[in-house]
Formats: sequence, structure tokens, C-alpha cells
Amino acid sequence: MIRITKIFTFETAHVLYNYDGKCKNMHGHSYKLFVTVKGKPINNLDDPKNGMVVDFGDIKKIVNSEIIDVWDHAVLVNGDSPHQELGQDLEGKGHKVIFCNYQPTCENMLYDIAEKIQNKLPKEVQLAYLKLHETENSYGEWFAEDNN
Ligand SMILES: Nc1nc2c(c(=O)[nH]1)N=C([C@H](O)[C@H](O)COP(=O)(O)OP(=O)(O)OP(=O)(O)O)CN2
Ligand SMILES: [Zn+2]
Repeated sequence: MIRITKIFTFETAHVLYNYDGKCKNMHGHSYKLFVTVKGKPINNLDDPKNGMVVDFGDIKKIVNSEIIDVWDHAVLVNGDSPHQELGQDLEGKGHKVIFCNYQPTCENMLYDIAEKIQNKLPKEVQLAYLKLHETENSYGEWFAEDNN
């Protein structure tokens, strides 16, 4: 079994409803996301993907379409909180708003990312690990063995 990792960056704003610190204010991060999948490398001379667990390019397509294209330069708001109104106001003024059904912390974003990616991976490949940096010094991790 081999693990392979692809790294992504995206620029996203968020606002934490009822948080007791500076992040109750809308602000942005240059998020850095590490996506690690595991599987057995293909061993077949006739397969163009010979030697690969999965083509890095295929991971890129999945993560881009599920996460990066959706969240990049958007603002994440907790749609299950009074911030729903704030989000609607911004959206009405032409801004890109993502209404989450959770508080958009690093932790909850990881759960969401894991669910979205797992649903799209080929069946012979498993999501093994995610790491999401909010800042250079603050990050969360998701491990398959903790969540399956
Ligand atoms: N457990 C969590 N704590 C905090 C989260 C979070 O998602 N999970 N988020 C925030 C803020 O959104 C933001 O990330 C600020 O975090 P923090 O590390 O406190 O910010 P700094 O600017 O001090 O970061 P440095 O990298 O240390 O400069 C708050 N807490
Ligand atoms: Zn933040």
C-alpha cells in the first residue's frame, strides 16, 4: 500500500458566529490543503496509469471541482446561524457566498472536504489523510482511521 499527496491552496474568507475572539469578524486566509490517498500502484504494462496509485492529475480534478473552484475567493458563513442574513445581504450585492450547515472552522471544513472527496475517488483508492492550514502556524488534520 502506498500513500500519495497533492497540495492545494485557496483564498477564502470566513466569519465565525458568536466566537469570542477576533475571528468573529469577517476575514480571509490563504488556506493550504494536503490531500493524501492510498492504494496499490497499478501493475499492468497495458495500462497508461501503470505504476500509479491514481494519477495526480485525477486528484487535482476532483479537489478542484469539489472544493477549490467552489470556495476560492468566496466567503463561508454559517447558514444555520443568524449569519444567514449577513450572507444573503452579501449575496444580494453580488458577492460569492457559501452557506455552510456548520460553523466554518478548520475542523468542520475538514469534515466537509473529506465527505466531498471520498464520494468522488475511484473505488480502489481511499482517502487516507487531510491537513488544512488556516495560517502558517495553525492547522487541523483528518485521519481515515479516526473517522471510519
Ligand atoms: N480550533 C480552532 N480555533 C480557531 C479557529 C479554527 O478554525 N479552529 N479559527 C480561528 C480563526 O479563524 C483564525 O484561524 C485565527 O486563528 P489563530 O491561529 O488564532 O490566528 P493568528 O492570526 O493568531 O495566527 P498566527 O498564525 O499565529 O499568526 C481562531 N481559532
Ligand atoms: Zn479565520
